[in-house]
Amino acid sequence: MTAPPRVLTVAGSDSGGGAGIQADLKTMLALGTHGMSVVTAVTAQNSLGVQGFWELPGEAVRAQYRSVVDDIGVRAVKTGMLASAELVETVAELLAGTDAPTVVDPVGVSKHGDSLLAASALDSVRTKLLPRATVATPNLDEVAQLTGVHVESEDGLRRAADAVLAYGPRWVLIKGGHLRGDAVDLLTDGSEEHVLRAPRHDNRHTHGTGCTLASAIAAQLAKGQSVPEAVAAAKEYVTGAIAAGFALGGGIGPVDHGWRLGGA
Ligand SMILES: Nc1ncnc2c1ncn2[C@@H]1O[C@H](COP(=O)(O)OP(=O)(O)O)[C@@H](O)[C@H]1O
Ligand SMILES: Cc1ncc(COP(=O)(O)O)c(N)n1
Repeated sequence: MTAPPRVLTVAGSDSGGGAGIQADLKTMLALGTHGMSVVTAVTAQNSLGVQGFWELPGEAVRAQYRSVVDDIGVRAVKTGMLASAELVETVAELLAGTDAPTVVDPVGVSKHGDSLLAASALDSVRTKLLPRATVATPNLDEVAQLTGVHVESEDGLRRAADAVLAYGPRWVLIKGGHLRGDAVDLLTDGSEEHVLRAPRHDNRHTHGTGCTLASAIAAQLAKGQSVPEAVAAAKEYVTGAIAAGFALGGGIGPVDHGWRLGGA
């Protein structure tokens, strides 16, 4: 049997299983790849919010990364919650040594409004991490945090993209998931532009959408697709997962990562 393409997520653990490392590994499996993980932080989290989080030391992040890369190797990398300036800088240094395509999801705040990144880390994200990205996937709150650009309608997506591209990612995917109307995202490298439009599903169970989209892009890149192909396939996957999102606990439930796999 040939091994499936290998994909690595560098992100935080979500004990509730809907976002972070858990969303990433489920997505990677659903898309036919072998998922591996470098845990940066452990959150105590459920459908109601983030009750607490604990960062791992930089040394533990470096050791996990070396274990995976030096033996198994990776075809694509995704980064998510990095928590602190120290961890952002550690991960940026590690990524400097790889030529695997890298999807950077600059996670700032959870769906419940709980902070997952120290304010003191924003500058390291701008200057150290974004320049390493093959694709950066900020939502509109992260665009505002990182660039000061506030977008309230589809017309502003291009302005947001330009502001993020100024920090050096090869491509940016601005996610318009927080707007009204269709779920419209804009992918651009500054010359090519792709608008990804999907119907908005009237489903409040959207915990983990951003993590799922970014890891799906990484999985498709690991399979050898181009960035526009990978993003289009990932958008289709996340849209189906949101349509199938389900209630769990008393708050915001997760998207259904297994929607294409069929139930038991
Ligand atoms: N209710 C929805 N229906 C369909 N697509 C959605 C919905 N909410 C978000 N999306 C899509 O999900 C993806 C993740 O976007 P978003 O929810 O903005 O990310 P984040 O989790 O980082 O806040 C984007 O492709 C966005 O357009
Ligand atoms: C560990 C971790 N990483 C990322 C998110 C963001 O996901 P969401 O925006 O859907 O809350 C999260 N809640 N937890």
